[in-house]
Amino acid sequence: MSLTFTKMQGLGNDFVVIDGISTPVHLDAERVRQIADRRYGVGCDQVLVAEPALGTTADFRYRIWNRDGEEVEHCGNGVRCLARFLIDRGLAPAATITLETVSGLTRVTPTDEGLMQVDMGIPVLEPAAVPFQAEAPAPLYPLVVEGETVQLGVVSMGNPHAVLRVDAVTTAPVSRLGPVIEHHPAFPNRANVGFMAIMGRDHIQLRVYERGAGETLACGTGACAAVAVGIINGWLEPRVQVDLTGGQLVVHWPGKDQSLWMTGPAETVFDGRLPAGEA
Ligand SMILES: N[C@H](CCC[C@H](N)C(=O)O)C(=O)O
Repeated sequence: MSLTFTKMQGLGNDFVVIDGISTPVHLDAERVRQIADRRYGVGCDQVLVAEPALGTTADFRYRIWNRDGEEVEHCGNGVRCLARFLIDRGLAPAATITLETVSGLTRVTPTDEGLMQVDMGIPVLEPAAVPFQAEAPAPLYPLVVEGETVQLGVVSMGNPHAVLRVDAVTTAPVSRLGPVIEHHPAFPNRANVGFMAIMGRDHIQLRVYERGAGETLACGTGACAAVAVGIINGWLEPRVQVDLTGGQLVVHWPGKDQSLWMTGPAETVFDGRLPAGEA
């Protein structure tokens, strides 16, 4: 049976979104790679599937696969797009939507400005929970990478993130250090790698080399992770404008034991159909 999908993007981080509620969808790693391929498929950074909730507190289940075919725990730009998808298809009212992922619950609320505000939960700083190999939590961790020692902030937003502070994102060693840190043995499940320049106590610029996708134009969980690291290190105030290559997010973390909030856009690009027997 052919499979309909919606192509969406959040600040240029792009997705193939599939309704697995009306009709069950079964994707394997190879099929995800085919869909995500920018020459032989639709092309995207991640594939997102909405499914009926497994638990009783969520409205829907939200599954995410990176373009390399691996299923992962969370996607910040993706959750905004999935909420937009559910509302536009009449599967959810234009109000707060609770989504369950393998990493927990996420709540998305449309704003009056046409954006999506997301309760991203409490950033996890315990290294073992990221997971990251370290004795105890620290604001920064030294890590030897290609013979040099870099200072990393490490945090989980449900998915693992390493954050490096750089002087300027334009000259950050994204393509050189991104893949090396992504695959570093200290990160048993690999990691997303953010390169953050502090422009002011309420303003950063950020580039992210994503686990399983490479550098993307924007990374929502990466923006949240970078702000969390900046606040923990005393570099940032609780509310921060995050400038990514693809555009801006606003991230607000009012206190260490409170949820971190992210607000940004979610856009539909086109609807499409995959030929029968291909998903
Ligand atoms: N590459 C991420 C998943 C997508 C996250 C990103 N697209 C976002 O907006 O948060 C990971 O492997 O954890």
